[in-house]
This record gives sequence, structure tokens and C-alpha cells, in this order.
Amino acid sequence: MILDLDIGNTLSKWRLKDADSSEIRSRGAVWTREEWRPGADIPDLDVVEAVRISSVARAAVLDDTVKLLRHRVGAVHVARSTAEALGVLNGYEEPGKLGVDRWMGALAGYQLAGGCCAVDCGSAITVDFVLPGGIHLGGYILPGLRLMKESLKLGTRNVAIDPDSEAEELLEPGRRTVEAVNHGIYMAAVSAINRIYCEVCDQHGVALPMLLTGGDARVISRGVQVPHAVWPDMVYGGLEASFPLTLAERAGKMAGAPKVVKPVSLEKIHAGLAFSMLL
Ligand SMILES: Nc1ncnc2c1ncn2[C@@H]1O[C@H](COP(=O)(O)OP(=O)(O)O)[C@@H](O)[C@H]1O
Ligand SMILES: CC(C)(COP(=O)(O)O)[C@@H](O)C(=O)NCCC(=O)O
Ligand SMILES: [K+]
Repeated sequence: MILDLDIGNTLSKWRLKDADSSEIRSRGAVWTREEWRPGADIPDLDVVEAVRISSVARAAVLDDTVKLLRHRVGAVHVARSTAEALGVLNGYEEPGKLGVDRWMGALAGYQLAGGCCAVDCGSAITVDFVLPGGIHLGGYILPGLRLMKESLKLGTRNVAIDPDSEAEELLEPGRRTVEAVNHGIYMAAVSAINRIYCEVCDQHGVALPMLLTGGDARVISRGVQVPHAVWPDMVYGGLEASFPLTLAERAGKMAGAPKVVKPVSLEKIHAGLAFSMLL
């Protein structure tokens, strides 16, 4: 079995993949914390022959995780953001500073779709662009839905905001605080994604396919007008592409990859932007 780990700021996701059949056998998530508890947090390591890790948690969390795993598992592969990989040129001035989950998403997106816009809706929402030639332009980072909600709660005295109530695609003005907040942050997230996509595609003269991942991908997907596909396993896809272990992976296959959605025409993107500027 292969154990894939995607350690984010909020949740540490794991999945077990059969090295022979390439099937996903089980998956789970635990709150990201200081250390893993084998048994409770992660599956039985006796069946694991290799681990692949993408982590944006504090360095100490990764170090401890790797230490624990190296005792028990033969091969431990830790992903890093590099200046170049799999035909993609990292756009950051300091390539190592790009969040490795973003780098994994960019690599997976490029392998699947060629040039792409990769959106990761987790603790933060990140929007990254890779041009068809493999040039990663860099991206945008904004607070995720939960973070936006929680920051408002801190700043609003005596107002109960439920950070867990689900944002929906309800765009009318809220008539209760919770509703106004939920609709406000939802609008902030989806309009930023739509606008960023249109601006960058227009600027670079290319309509790119969009891919969405992360814990809030499904809810945000409902409000994103740009044609896109949801790919919950996009970060894992980057791990598969970076450290191919199975036959299917060596052939370039990534588990759970969606059908790439054809982008709208550049003319439409341009017209939409021109219209919004007129208002
Ligand atoms: N069952 C859940 N538990 C926690 N967060 C969830 C859950 N379902 C959706 N979410 C949302 O997903 C976000 C975490 O998504 P994820 O992509 O795992 O983030 P990260 O990679 O930053 O840890 C949370 O901020 C929350 O808004
Ligand atoms: C931007 C992020 C916090 C997103 O993390 P996530 O929401 O997936 O937990 C992470 O990719 C990160 O720590 N990046 C380093 C800074 C950067 O990418 O510029
Ligand atoms: K994210």
C-alpha cells in the first residue's frame, strides 16, 4: 500500500492506495496538530510500503511526521517546491517559498490539462496560473471561507456568528447577521475567483481550463461561473506525478482526475470584463 498525506493548515488528509491495482482503498482526515498518533490518526502502517507527503504545516510537524514514518516505512517521499518540475517553471522569485500544496496542484493541473488555473479552497483560497508552455505565473492568496467568518466573529462584539454554518449560493442581501455574513464572504470568494480568472486570461490572451480543489471546493463551485472541474484529489495528483510508484502512475495517470472542462472563448472573457468595467 502507498500512504499519501496532504497536511494542510486545518486538516491533514490521508489516503491508502493499492500499489498493484492503483485503487484507493481508504481515506480520512484529522485536524492538523503537533503530532500524529499512529493507530488513531493514521491507518495501520504495517501494510504501507511507501509514503508521499505534501505539507504546509509548521516545519516541526513535518519533521516529526517524517521521523515517525521513517521508523516504520521503507520509503518516505517529501514533496518540495522547486524551480522546475514536470515541464512547469515555478513563477516565484524564491521557488521554495511557494506553498507545496499549490505547487502540487499546479503540477497536477498541468499534467492533466496543460495550461490551467488551479484553485485550492481550504484554510486559504489560492488561485494559481500555469500557461500552456508550462510557465507558472504565480498566483493569489485570500482567506478561506472559514477564516473570513472567524475573523468577522472576532471583530464583531456580541454577535453570534456560526463559523460552521454552510455558505450557500444565496446571493440576496442577508436579513440576519449570520446570513449577511455567510452571503458576504461567499460573494467575496466567488467574485474574486471569477474576476481573477478573467483578468489573468485576458492579460495573457489565453482561455485556461479551471480546476477546483480543497475542503470548500464543492460549495464554491456552485458560485463560480467560469466553466471548471472539481478535483478533490488534485494535491494527491501532484504527489503521484512527482513520485510515480505504480504502473498507472508511471504511465502518467492520476487517480480521480476529472474530465477537463472546455473553457469559454477569450472573446467572452474579454466581453465580460469590459461589461463589468462599464458598471
Ligand atoms: N468536515 C469538515 N471539517 C473541517 N473543515 C471542513 C469540513 N468540510 C469542509 N470544510 C472546510 O474545508 C476547509 C479545510 O479544507 P482543506 O482543503 O482541508 O484545508 P487545508 O488544506 O487548509 O487544511 C475548512 O476551512 C472548512 O471551511
Ligand atoms: C497559502 C497556504 C497557506 C495555503 O494553505 P492551505 O489553505 O492549503 O492550508 C500555503 O500554500 C502556504 O503556506 N504557502 C506558503 C506561502 C506562499 O505560497 O506564498
Ligand atoms: K488552500
